[in-house]
Amino acid sequence: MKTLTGKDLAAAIRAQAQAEAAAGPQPRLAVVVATDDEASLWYVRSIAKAAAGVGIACDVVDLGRDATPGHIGETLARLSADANVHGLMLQTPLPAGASAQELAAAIDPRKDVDGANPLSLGRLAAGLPAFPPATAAAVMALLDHHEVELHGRRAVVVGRSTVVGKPLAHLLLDRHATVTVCHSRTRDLASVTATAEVLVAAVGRAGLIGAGHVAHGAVVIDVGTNPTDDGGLTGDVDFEAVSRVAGALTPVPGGVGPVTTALLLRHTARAANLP
Ligand SMILES: NC(=O)C1=CN([C@@H]2O[C@H](COP(=O)(O)OP(=O)(O)OC[C@H]3O[C@@H](n4cnc5c(N)ncnc54)[C@H](OP(=O)(O)O)[C@@H]3O)[C@@H](O)[C@H]2O)C=CC1
Ligand SMILES: Nc1nc(=O)c2c([nH]1)NC[C@@H]1CN(c3ccc(C(=O)N[C@@H](CCC(=O)O)C(=O)O)cc3)C=[N+]21
Repeated sequence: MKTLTGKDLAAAIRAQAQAEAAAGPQPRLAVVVATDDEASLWYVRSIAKAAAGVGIACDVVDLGRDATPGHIGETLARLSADANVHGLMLQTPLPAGASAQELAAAIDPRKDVDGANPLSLGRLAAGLPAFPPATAAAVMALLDHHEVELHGRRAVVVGRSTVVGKPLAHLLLDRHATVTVCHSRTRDLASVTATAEVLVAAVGRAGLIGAGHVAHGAVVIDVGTNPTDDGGLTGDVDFEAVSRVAGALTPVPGGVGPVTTALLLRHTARAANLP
């Protein structure tokens, strides 16, 4: 079994982001936050730190956990219109009653470095240029980095969120994989996932994918980031059990996560260099 780590790839992508950032005006990323969710705030801090390391300015605009949809929408509209801001991201989760999908429509698609505006997803589905969500792009980057063949192969994605599952299905289809998307109403999940040559888990349930869900030799990408009791992080895949069946498997931490952050920065550098 091969462990598909993301750390080296993330470092290479950060180096590209740094080179692209140096080629034009200094890129600026604005991250709008309206939560006190610890995992989410950890991600924001790691984005800010990584941005500083590659010469990208990062503004964290924290509106507080009680921000109204109106205030969040106005903030996104203001930052979309601000010529000094090249990348704009709305962090989830949001306060009850606020819809990420509706609010993200206020993000200028040219600045939509996490592919959250419904227009970006539509353009992705139509095969037009758009920034994909960084997480979906990270899965593709990991598969390419480790030279996993997709053409004509059976891919199964578990999870149908707008952030991961749906955009990823389009990206895999573009690469000529035969794609099946599973979700919470899928009957007999294991019988579907066991048909996968490439299996992606993006659910948010620790250990959901066990050895019985995986075909011998399959390539398994674990997107899940679930907090453990001891303050650590674990994926959706039972690493121990699945590593005895799979041909290749990403670790959590150290797999998709670091690549996601790096790609968000590369998207921001590209947004700053758009003509
Ligand atoms: N490493 C990274 O860079 C990132 C990691 N993540 C992590 O990825 C995971 C998924 O995130 P996200 O897509 O935002 O999560 P969501 O909660 O938005 O979506 C979860 C999906 O999983 C499906 N699901 C839930 N339970 C089951 C089940 N028992 N069997 C099959 N499918 C199920 C849901 O189905 P239904 O639609 O029917 O409800 C839904 O489509 C989380 O752990 C998150 O923290 C997310 C973003 C970035
Ligand atoms: N609009 C939006 N887009 C997102 O992409 C998004 C979001 N909201 N909300 C929260 C989730 C979560 N997420 C992570 C990204 C990287 C790591 C990551 O790099 N984790 C490290 C380890 C972290 C640790 O050890 O604690 C790793 O996997 O190696 C984790 C989680 C992005 N998310």
